[in-house]
Amino acid sequence: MNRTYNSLPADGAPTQHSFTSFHLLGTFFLEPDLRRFGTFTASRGVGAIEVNKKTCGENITKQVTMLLQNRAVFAIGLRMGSTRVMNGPLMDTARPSSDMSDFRKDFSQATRIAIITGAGVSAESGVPTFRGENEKWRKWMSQDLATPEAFSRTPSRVWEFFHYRRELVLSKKPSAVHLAIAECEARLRKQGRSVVVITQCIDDLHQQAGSKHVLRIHGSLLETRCMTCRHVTLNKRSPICPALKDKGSPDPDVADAQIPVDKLPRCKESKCHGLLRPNVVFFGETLDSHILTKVEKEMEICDLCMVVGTSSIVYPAAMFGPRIASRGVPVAEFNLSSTPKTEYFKYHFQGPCGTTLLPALAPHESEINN
Ligand SMILES: NC(=O)c1ccc[n+]([C@@H]2O[C@H](COP(=O)([O-])OP(=O)(O)OC[C@H]3O[C@@H](n4cnc5c(N)ncnc54)[C@H](O)[C@@H]3O)[C@@H](O)[C@H]2O)c1
Ligand SMILES: [Zn+2]
Repeated sequence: MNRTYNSLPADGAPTQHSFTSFHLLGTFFLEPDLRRFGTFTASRGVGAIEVNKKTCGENITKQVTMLLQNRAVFAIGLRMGSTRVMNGPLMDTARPSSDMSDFRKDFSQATRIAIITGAGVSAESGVPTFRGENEKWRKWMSQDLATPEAFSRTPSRVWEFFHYRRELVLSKKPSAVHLAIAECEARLRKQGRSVVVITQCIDDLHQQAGSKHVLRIHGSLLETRCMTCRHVTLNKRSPICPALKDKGSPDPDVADAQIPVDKLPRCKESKCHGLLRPNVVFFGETLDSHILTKVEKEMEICDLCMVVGTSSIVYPAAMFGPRIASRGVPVAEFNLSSTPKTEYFKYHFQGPCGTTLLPALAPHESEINN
């Protein structure tokens, strides 16, 4: 089937792209006055439009990200003069079910379970998410701090922010949710079944809880990477360097510490002394391709997926659940609220995952005790 996608790329020159098959479950309507900038038709699969509210004068940069042919991520930048975009599914999708006994039937038959986790899981341990009242650190959004540009402009401020997050995480223990996921993996392994955790969390609470098969797609707060020699090291020191001691308060009235760059964390490899950065994927950076390849494989072979405590707005992780659902695999979302991806899923269990996930993962009556 041939589909056509018309777009106006960032440089303003109109282009047209044709694809032999086009996977898009939801579709998105641009306001009529914006239609000249982009239209697309859709059949099935998954897709998304994202509004990136980086204002430049009156204009807004819009990023349209779509998953084409169920594999390639295609992104273009559109410059528009309005912020108004309406979105909604073309297809009449049924509301996800919240019937736990139906979910438990799917659970009992699953042999390869993929659990996609986000900051909501660690919220159960007292680690704040990036939403609501924790949206800002001082006066900045995390999306403005955790970027390569911010780190090269103001490494001291970015290190203060990550130092604050590191200290927080170092003081926390795995929650009942982390423990239940790890217990489920160990239990099902004895039955010849598998559980993989694909996490956006950058703490190491899944590993601390005992999960063995964890794919950390956004890196780790407790690792550093040298900007010069690229060496990655596990580093749980508190504080990570003397100059950051007692720094990093999120209080908006606290001034930047403005630590000289040679007093920030430095590489200990012989003669290197390069500046260290947190070994996390900053906003705008691409994910580690080796890890993504493993994620791709897990997405292809799993026969049940659980999407737990993620706002499903950070890409490409936001598309993992919908992609799995597009193969007809049952996907269950566990979240305090619905998300932009809820409608793609078979199940949605609303509430703290400390309450909803434990009965979902508990031993099923059909499991053979051994
Ligand atoms: N602990 C961490 O490592 C940590 C913490 C904050 C943010 N981050 C990073 O921020 C980015 C944000 O993505 P994200 O989707 O993971 O987090 P997010 O902050 O965008 O969203 C958290 C989601 O969890 C839900 N939630 C909160 N408490 C919950 C609970 N008790 N039970 C169930 N759901 C709950 C919220 O409704 C929200 O949808 C990621 O890149 C991630 O790496 C990591
Ligand atoms: Zn180095």
